[in-house]
Amino acid sequence: MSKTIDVCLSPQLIDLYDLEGKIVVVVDILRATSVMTTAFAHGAREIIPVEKLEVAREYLSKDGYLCAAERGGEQIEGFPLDNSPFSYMDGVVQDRSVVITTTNGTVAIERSMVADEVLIGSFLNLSSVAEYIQLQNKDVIVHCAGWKGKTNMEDTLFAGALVEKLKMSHELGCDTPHMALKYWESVKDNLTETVESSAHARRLNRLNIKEDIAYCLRIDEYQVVPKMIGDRLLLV
Ligand SMILES: O=C(O)[C@H](CS(=O)(=O)O)OP(=O)(O)O
Repeated sequence: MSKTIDVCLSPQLIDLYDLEGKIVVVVDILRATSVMTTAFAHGAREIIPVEKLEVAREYLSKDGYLCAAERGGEQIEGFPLDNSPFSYMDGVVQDRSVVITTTNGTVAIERSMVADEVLIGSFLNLSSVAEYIQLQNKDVIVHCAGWKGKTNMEDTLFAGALVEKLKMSHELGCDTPHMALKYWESVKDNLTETVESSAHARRLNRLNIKEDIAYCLRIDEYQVVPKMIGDRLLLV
């Protein structure tokens, strides 16, 4: 077993990791990567994640793009889509090119781009991401989007869940995968209760989106693996 899995707990720490030649799995459970997984599962053709709001705004006047923008959990005026997974269902994104900018998730994606492969992970596609990784002969880094540079509970728990799935094929790189795994093992039977007490969930609850949180914690709802190809996410 010569492959490794490591966990970066925040985009502020990602420069400490050597991403070259590796697979980076970006995770932002609440809610960006859960939204992206959902959009693909509901027929989106491609997703263009952008870090800067001004860049996303440029797409508003271009033909053929459906644009989503969120800051601090709230939809930005002038953008047709918000950052709720329920907004990406019922044919809304079928065959569409979707442009997304969010507070944390799209920052983590942008900062992962020197990796060999950048995948989108969420509880909704946990096993599919693990199975895809098993087929590659590469080291893995889970890049937790956190919240405005700080570590968070739910992304760390996803990292632990992915480590659990890969621990027989990948050596644990340093202390963070061990910590994430132990944390996941200790609360996985009470995932919803645990994440509902998180700071991120409490912030989002003020926006009245309790259903979003429960939905984002469903495991293996979809069999999709979004991957960055150039400047956009496509399904592998
Ligand atoms: O909309 C979300 O779920 C969050 C909002 S925030 O983190 O509370 O500002 O953004 P995301 O980029 O999906 O973490």
